Amino acid sequence: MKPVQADVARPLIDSLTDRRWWRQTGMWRLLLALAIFIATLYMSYRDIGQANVISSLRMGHHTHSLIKTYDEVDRFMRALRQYTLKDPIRQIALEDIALHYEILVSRVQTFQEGEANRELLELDDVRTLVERLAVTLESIEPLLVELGQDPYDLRYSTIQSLLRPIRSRFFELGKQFLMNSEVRNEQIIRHYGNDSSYWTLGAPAASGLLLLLLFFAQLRQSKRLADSLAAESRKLSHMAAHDPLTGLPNRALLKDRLSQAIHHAHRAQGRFAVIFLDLDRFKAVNDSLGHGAGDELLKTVAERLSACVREGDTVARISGDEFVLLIEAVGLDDGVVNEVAERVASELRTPFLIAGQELLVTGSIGISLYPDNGEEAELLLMNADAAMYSAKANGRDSISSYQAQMNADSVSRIELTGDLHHALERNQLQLHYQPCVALASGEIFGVEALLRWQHPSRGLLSPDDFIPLAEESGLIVPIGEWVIRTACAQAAAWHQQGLPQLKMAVNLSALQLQQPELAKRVAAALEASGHPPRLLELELTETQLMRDVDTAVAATRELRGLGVRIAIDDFGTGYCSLSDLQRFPVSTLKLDRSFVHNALSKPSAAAIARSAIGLGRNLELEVLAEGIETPEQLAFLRAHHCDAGQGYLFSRPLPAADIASLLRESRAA
Ligand SMILES: Nc1nc2c(ncn2[C@@H]2O[C@H](COP(=O)(O)O[C@H]3[C@@H](O)[C@H](n4cnc5c(=O)[nH]c(N)nc54)O[C@@H]3COP(=O)(O)O)[C@@H](O)[C@H]2O)c(=O)[nH]1
Repeated sequence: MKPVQADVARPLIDSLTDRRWWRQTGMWRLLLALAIFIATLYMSYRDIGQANVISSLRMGHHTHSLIKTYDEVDRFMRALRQYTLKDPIRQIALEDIALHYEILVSRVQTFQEGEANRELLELDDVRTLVERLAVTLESIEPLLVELGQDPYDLRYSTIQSLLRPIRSRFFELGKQFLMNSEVRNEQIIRHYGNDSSYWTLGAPAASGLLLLLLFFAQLRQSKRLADSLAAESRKLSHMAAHDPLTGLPNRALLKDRLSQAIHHAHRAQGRFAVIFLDLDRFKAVNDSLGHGAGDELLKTVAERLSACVREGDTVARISGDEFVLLIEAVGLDDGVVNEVAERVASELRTPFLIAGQELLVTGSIGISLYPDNGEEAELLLMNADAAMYSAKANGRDSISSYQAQMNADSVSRIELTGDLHHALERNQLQLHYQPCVALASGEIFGVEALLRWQHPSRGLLSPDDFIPLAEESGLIVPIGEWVIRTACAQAAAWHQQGLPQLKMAVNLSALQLQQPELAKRVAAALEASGHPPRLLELELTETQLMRDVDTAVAATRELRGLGVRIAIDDFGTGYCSLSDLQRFPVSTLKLDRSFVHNALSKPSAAAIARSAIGLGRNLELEVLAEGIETPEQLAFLRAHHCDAGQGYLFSRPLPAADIASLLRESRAA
């Protein structure tokens, strides 16, 4: 199974590859500093290289000057020797000697005066030697004039002996310079580097330091970024796996936990339970009190459910008002599971205080068990859901454990919806009518039209079996129109049969109220039948009216404009406030049968019944009590001056022909 967090990594990876990351992390600064550092290193390297070249050039020049001078002296001495040779080919003239002498003298002068040798002449040895050469040359000039060709000429040997040590010394110094060039090089580099050393060494050092600082700053920033990314990732993982409203695990995480539970139970050959809870009539809370109150209720339910389970169990919210509890316990038996489910149901029954109002909330609960009712997460959830549906069908506020039959019920629901599409055209729908009685006189003054479906194979179906399917599929709109037309036509037909004109009450669904054509269709039904509008009453529950108050106000006013009456059905079970009530053009309040049923046993029900009757009187509305079954209930209602009533005590809903007989009988009596 794919871990829940897997999908969450995507945005994280995206954020890392995002170009904004590049800018945010400041990586560009670090790279810029690194580039500067490398550039300064390179420039320094080049600088030092140039210094080396220049120094070696200077060094070469100094060595060259000394060796060159040695060379000149040597050449002059060799010229002297050639002058004394007997061989006519190799012998040179005295003028040549003079020329060599001049060259040597000018060489010495250049040495002494030239800029290039200024540095060299600062050395004592060199300066002394050059001066000595200059003096020696001056002293030998007169000897050269009278120099004879005899190699044994005293002047000749004097000149040679004067120049020989000087020549040797020049050679030694030249050699010494050459040998010490490395040492000298460094001295010269140091000297040369004086003007550029700050740059040569300082620049790379400064940029290196900057690089180091930026590197540590970068480290800190990267750590901070990594921390915030990790926190963000944790937040995203949590969001992906939890319901934002209640903070409970969501469907994805529940499935993950279910898979783990299956794994553990399989290894340990254990059991666990899936408890599916759907709040009853949650939509009514949302529609009447608004989504804020609905959210508040869901959060409080989540808290109460979490308090019902032990640590290690899971409570998840998987959609709107649906919660799932995953109960894992060693040696889990049916008793323990039922105990938890009962605890959940009783927690819900404790009134909720939401938006300043006390709300009575119940839930329908379905249970499936591993491995008894499935060995896969999806199947266990599906079966717990089917069990929950069965609990709802049993009248809500109940608990059902999964039975194999329940899935067949779901299939049956789907088939029934398919059949409903053909019910109208195949004339399978019919209306039964329940008399409405004036409580003071006992007179039948009207009837309520109640839909029935004569199903070809399932027999006569009551509206509770198919109205929810008709509402879910939208078929309630054409079916509802058929009901209005048929009811009006029936009322007119009874009148034509000589029976008194009756008020005809017809139930409307919320979806019909949203149809812009509703008033037009009602007017057409009235016109076609000839039934007077003042004797047609359209019933809507508080919940239906509160679902979209503005639309409901506009629609009911339009209907009232036709002269039609509007009744609030199941009055007392919704959350319609007095101010809301006054916005609708209401004619009748139909007190819900639960208050009639409990009026004699529960003071609170009796109080609500009395208040509704009082409210109707004050607002000049008719109050009709539903579901009167006993003479005691009738006596209670009469005692409190309730206008009208309906119920099995007077008559069950009957086919049209039976109503005609009943009316005739009551007239005759
Ligand atoms: N949108 C439409 N809704 C319709 C239409 N026809 C009916 N309905 C709604 O279906 C619900 C169930 O109706 P039904 O099974 O016909 O039950 C009605 C009565 O049989 C029942 N009743 C009457 N007297 C008593 C009684 O003394 N005891 C008792 N336990 N039940 C009794 O009450 C139902 C009528 O209730 P109400 O409408 O609130 O007056 C029901 O909600 C219908 O509204 C339709 O055409 N369209």
